[in-house]
Amino acid sequence: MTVPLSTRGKLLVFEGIDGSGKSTQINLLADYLNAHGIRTLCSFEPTRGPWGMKVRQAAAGNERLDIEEEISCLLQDRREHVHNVIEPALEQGTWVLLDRYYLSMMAYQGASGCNVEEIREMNEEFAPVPDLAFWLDIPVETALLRMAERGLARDAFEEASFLEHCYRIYASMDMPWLVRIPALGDALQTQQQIRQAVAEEYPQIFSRANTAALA
Ligand SMILES: Nc1ncnc2c1ncn2[C@@H]1O[C@H](COP(=O)(O)OP(=O)(O)OP(=O)(O)O)[C@@H](O)[C@H]1O
Ligand SMILES: Cc1cn([C@H]2C[C@H](O)[C@@H](COP(=O)(O)O)O2)c(=O)[nH]c1=O
Repeated sequence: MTVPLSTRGKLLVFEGIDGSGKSTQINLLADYLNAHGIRTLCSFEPTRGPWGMKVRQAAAGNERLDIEEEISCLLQDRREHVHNVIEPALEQGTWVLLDRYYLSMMAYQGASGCNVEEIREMNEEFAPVPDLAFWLDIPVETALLRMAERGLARDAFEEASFLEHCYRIYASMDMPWLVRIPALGDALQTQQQIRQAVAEEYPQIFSRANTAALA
């Protein structure tokens, strides 16, 4: 059943290098949307399904899959994620908030030698284009510090020169639905910028009156 676009949910995507604050910001925005009566579903990629775990486990062992297999697994993971999770939620009017999506593939597999535009085209053949995407922009050295403070071991994707290349690819992306969010400030300052971008995109939902009532 096709749902009239007016009741379809929105797809909001959080992107950036490891340690940029995506998980933190998704949870803060989900709270804000829920407070405005919007049903949300938070998810992430690679998922913890078989294809996503194959990529994650290789990276965790500091031995990434070879690039062809990595791409194949990531695409299959995303196809299943879109079909089983993302599209059904959007059709029910739920807003889907993603911690990574195909812009990560453009950045990370692009930094691994693949053609960035070809990666975008491959994904947009089956994956819905985001309604809004936020690039959390922080320098690699800050990201590495935050990851160190988090106390987790770094995986094969989290090497400084590789992340610098990923950063440059993110910085080169130019889509009308992609918003650069300077994310060096504290978490709430970053979240304010994100909430402002959402309110500007959907003024009918986040009018000043509605939001004031929540202050
Ligand atoms: N604005 C901020 N200022 C300082 N530290 C932050 C900020 N946002 C998040 N952090 C901290 O930085 C670390 C990484 O945050 P988070 O897990 O949200 O990033 P991420 O982009 O999801 O990381 P990854 O991609 O590696 O999963 C966490 O320890 C978190 O508490
Ligand atoms: C979706 C996606 C992710 N990656 C990489 C980027 C990250 O280093 C890891 C996921 O780690 P996280 O801490 O859970 O964010 O996977 C990728 O290379 N390609 C992709 O499409």
